[in-house]
Amino acid sequence: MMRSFSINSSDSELYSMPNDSLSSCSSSAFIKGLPQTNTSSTHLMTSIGLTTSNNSSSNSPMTPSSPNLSSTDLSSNMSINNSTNTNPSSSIKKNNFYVNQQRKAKFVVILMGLPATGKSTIASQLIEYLKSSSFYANTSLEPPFNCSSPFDTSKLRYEIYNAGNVRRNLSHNTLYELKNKSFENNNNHSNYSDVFDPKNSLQKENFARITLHNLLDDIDADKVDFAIFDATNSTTKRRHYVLRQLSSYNLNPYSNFIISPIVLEIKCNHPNFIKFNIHNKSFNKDYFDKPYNFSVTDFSKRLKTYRSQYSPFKQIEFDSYIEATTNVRSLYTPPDEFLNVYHGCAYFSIVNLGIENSSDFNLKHFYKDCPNEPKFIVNLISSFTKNYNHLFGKHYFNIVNEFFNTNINMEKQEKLSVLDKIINKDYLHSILT
Ligand SMILES: Nc1ncnc2c1ncn2[C@@H]1O[C@H](COP(=O)(O)OP(=O)(O)O)[C@@H](O)[C@H]1O
Ligand SMILES: O=P(O)(O)OC[C@H]1O[C@@](CO)(OP(=O)(O)O)[C@@H](O)[C@@H]1O
Repeated sequence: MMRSFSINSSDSELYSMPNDSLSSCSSSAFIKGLPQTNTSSTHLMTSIGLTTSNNSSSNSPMTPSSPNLSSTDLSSNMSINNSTNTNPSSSIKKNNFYVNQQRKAKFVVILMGLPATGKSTIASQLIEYLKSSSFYANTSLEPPFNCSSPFDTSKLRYEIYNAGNVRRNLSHNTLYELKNKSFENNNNHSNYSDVFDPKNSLQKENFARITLHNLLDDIDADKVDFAIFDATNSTTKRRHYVLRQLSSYNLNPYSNFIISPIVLEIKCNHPNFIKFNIHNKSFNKDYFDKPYNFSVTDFSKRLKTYRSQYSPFKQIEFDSYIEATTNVRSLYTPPDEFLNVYHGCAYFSIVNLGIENSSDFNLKHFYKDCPNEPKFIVNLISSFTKNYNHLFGKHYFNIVNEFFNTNINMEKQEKLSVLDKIINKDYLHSILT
């Protein structure tokens, strides 16, 4: 039997506010993940206030405006082959609710941060850090806690799911062709970044949803243990959507694993870091065939748009998630009868490569009965963020200094003057305030 996660959702699902309860929202992933013949599951949905909807894609705010990206294409990207799990033998029936008792832990890091703050770079570094079992032996750092744990992080399977790559792949033959056409014919670059125009935000949301559901597909198929969702996730609405998808996954009795979400916010507001990062972005896949001047101008425009919409992570988002997930549990009488479907969740940040101390706003929560492995992994991520400056930040700092201060040949001088002209004082002021 195939089950599929739907990415089509109603306005209320996409845009409801963070402090609403999971128990009062509809989640299409949760609903569609359940076999319709399973009356006990239907009972569960009713009991926690979830109602089945015949979700029509035409009503969805996420309906793609590009004819090349239909809702059918989108849902086919997210089907999960669940043939082995329609009647899990390891499940028990409680309160008319089947729960697989042996669901193992999985981890999803939800990156957030403006473009070019270093999210993709830091995602790779985090994996490098976690994989490296002999890490502390090669540094002068004191392990923050007992590392002689039974969990060998070098054996975990890691994967980064980058929404930008999904966008580039899916729009390769459609949007980009159109834009390149206008570029060639009119020598007019102004439409190139249309997907970042707020009026096209639904397209962008679709790419992010496809990315997230690819990630969930891989987790449920046991292809990955530690997944990083690499997107800006720069609005509260987006993060709310992502967290609820993960929560719905956990709540679905037919899901194979329990996911712990970990939000990792990356902030970078030092002018030289911003300039250097934009310079490097101007050579990425979006701009490989574009002149330097165009690439920097276009990317700086994109960054400014993102900045105007960015909402930093607030503790209320975390608290609402905990409250909502705890509420679900309390719907069961007595509450302890409800088997644990959440392990833990956390929020960490890295500000200016760890030069600025961001540890005062670190959040961790472990649910009752959380096993040791999720605690261990979350603590390891915490130690990565706390020690980031020593681990990777200093090295990057030296590279940036070198870039601005040495080897000034003609070509580099030209690029620096373009950079200075575009990323000027006024521009920096507009994105830093
Ligand atoms: N922490 C970092 N360490 C090393 N290089 C970095 C770091 N942050 C950013 N950079 C540089 O800036 C560029 C853009 O960073 P990237 O990780 O792609 O940002 P994002 O994923 O947030 O858009 C990278 O290509 C890299 O050259
Ligand atoms: O949907 P959001 O969260 O904005 O994130 C995805 C977008 O982030 C960007 C921001 O520039 O990432 P990336 O640099 O990794 O390619 C875009 O490419 C991508 O479309």
